[in-house]
Amino acid sequence: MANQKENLIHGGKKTEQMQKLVEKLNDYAYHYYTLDNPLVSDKEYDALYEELEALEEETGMQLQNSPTRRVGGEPLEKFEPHRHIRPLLSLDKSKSVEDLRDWETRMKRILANDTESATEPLEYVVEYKFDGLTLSLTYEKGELVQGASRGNGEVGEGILEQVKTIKSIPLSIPHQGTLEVQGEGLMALSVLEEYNKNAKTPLKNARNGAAGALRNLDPKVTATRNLDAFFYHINYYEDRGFKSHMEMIQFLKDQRLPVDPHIYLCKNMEAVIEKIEALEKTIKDLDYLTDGIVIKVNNLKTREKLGYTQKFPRWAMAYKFEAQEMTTLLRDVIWQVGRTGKLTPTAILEPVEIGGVTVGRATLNNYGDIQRKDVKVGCQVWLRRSNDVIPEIMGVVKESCGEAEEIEKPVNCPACGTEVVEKGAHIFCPNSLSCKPQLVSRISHFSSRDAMDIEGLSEKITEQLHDEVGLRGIADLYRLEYEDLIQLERFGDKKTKNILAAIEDSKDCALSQFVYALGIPNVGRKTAKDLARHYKTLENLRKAEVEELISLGDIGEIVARSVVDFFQEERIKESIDALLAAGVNPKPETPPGNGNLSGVENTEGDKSLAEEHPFYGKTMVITGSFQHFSSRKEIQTYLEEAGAKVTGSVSKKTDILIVGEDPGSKLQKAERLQAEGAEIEILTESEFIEKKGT
Ligand SMILES: NC(=O)c1ccc[n+]([C@@H]2O[C@H](COP(=O)([O-])OP(=O)(O)OC[C@H]3O[C@@H](n4cnc5c(N)ncnc54)[C@H](O)[C@@H]3O)[C@@H](O)[C@H]2O)c1
Ligand SMILES: [Zn+2]
Repeated sequence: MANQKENLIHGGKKTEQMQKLVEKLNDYAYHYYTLDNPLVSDKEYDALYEELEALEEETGMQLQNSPTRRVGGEPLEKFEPHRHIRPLLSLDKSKSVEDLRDWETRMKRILANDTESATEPLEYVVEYKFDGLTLSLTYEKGELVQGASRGNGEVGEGILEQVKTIKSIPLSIPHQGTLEVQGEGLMALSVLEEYNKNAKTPLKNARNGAAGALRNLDPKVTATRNLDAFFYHINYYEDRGFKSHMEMIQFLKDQRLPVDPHIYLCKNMEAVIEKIEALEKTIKDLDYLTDGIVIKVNNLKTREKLGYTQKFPRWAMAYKFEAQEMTTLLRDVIWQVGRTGKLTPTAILEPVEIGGVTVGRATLNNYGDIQRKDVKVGCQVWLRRSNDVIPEIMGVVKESCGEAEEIEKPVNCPACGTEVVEKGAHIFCPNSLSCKPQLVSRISHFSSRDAMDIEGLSEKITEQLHDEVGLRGIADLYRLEYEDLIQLERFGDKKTKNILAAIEDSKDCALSQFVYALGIPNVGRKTAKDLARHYKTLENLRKAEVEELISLGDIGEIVARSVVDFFQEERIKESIDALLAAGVNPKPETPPGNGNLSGVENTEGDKSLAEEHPFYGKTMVITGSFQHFSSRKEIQTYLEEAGAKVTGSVSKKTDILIVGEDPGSKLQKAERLQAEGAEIEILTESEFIEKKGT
């Protein structure tokens, strides 16, 4: 008795739960199918749907209006209804290889009763599951007479004029009998991207882009979206049947209907699984949105025997990929300052999982982007993570915004408070020298290996120096004293001395190193070298003019302007003067002396001579300390000018290793590789001097 009562109570609770789920799902489905404007991501919808399915299974009950009984959504009355010759159904779904094997077992069980097919192995066709709008085309006497959406599966919307704007769909075909074919109307991802660049209201994704365009009353609007379509099924074919799916596909091709080239016949389930694994890796290369793979039994007679449930065929299965889209709450927007001073709006999100990764931040490009997408703090936003790029906010769920807060355009730099300036679509903090994030990234560039090569000066330490020692400009580095550093957290005597020594050593640098270290916009290592080589001294370079720079050959107008503007900026002038006053002494490229590394200079502009150089094109490593050269850097600079590539570690790709005194592990590694058959030449300092000649 007690048990029965409990059951009733529970049963009541479960019905209530089911009712709530049904209502919610139906509301979501209405926004998705009928309005082409979903409120939640597919992943969220599917999770609720699965919850409902489980409850239905548990209770053995299915509510009258349950979405598990129905296909799609109701057709819109504004379109002329089209009754499909045979109903268009949905697809059963699987998420794992085990699901697929279970499906095969279920089919085999059904077929076991049938003597003809019981012994035959099941052969499958594997296709992409493109995500757009289901399309049904009707041809009569060779003419396209109707184009329709799937609607509720029985009745769709007549959208012939809209369908006709898809250029790849033939208006007439060779076949004369009545024919109804199915496919997917699609918006290519490249078209979506292009469209969104100029659209007043950007589209959230390619699926809604295609569905919204095809179900727009005005075919002119449809035409502007530049849609495509692929066809994959014949629903009705007068007078004749096909034996297999592949035959059907061939017929579609013969009629010149667009067919996706990636359709594969697989001899068994193992082959299907292998194919899926291969295809999953290629989706990032496709220009169409896919949400999975469809696997179908190839033999059409077998299909008939397997039949249909009320919602989908038993002979087909969708294999869903990890979702790339989610909706989540936008909690805040912060403006981050980059190395160039650019302020980038970064969205702080209620963390969500997309494709196995938890995402808590996303980019919003710029202020214009925020306005066009109508993003506000407190809204649910659409988040997309495609492949490995930074997650992006595609738009908002308008219905969720309520009291949401406008995002304001910053007036002052969030890091240093300086008034910002606008350049085109972007906002910048002009305080390039002492704004903390700019200073930190500037110093980390300044001290990097190819620049001033100050070892040990990490970003973290630079931040400490900014916060605790009051470092406000690059030149301040050269004023640091033992007492400043030793008081910092995790600093001991040795570390302090090492960093101070590295800073001191960097004063003695090559002009090209210094020019590169300054971080002039658009000036990389190569240009820095070209400039240093041509101008010889910093004083000359600081006076350079645009025309003169362009006349050097390798330098274009943008770079030339950028160099001239840089040296003219008042703050930069002060900063460079401060560096020179602190003792930084950039030397001309070709220092005379024992090592005498000049000589390559002559080859400038004369390629054949450069190519004859013994180190031209070689991959080289330098290790140990040297007697005839001031530093390894000096040798490196020489080698690079001779056309060699100098790397930091020995590998099979290394051609030559130059060893000084106390060479260490690099020599051991080179010797081991030699023993294994690698052709690495090992040169001592004197052998190197001899080989390079004068
Ligand atoms: N986000 C939401 O609010 C919301 C609401 C309702 C439904 N949905 C989503 O819609 C899906 C539900 O199902 P459905 O029935 O509309 O579609 P489905 O996922 O069951 O797939 C059936 C459709 O797949 C398409 N398809 C693409 N390539 C195909 C191929 N090679 N062979 C056969 N068909 C192919 C066809 O158009 C077909 O109609 C779910 O994934 C669900 O997440 C989302
Ligand atoms: Zn700033």
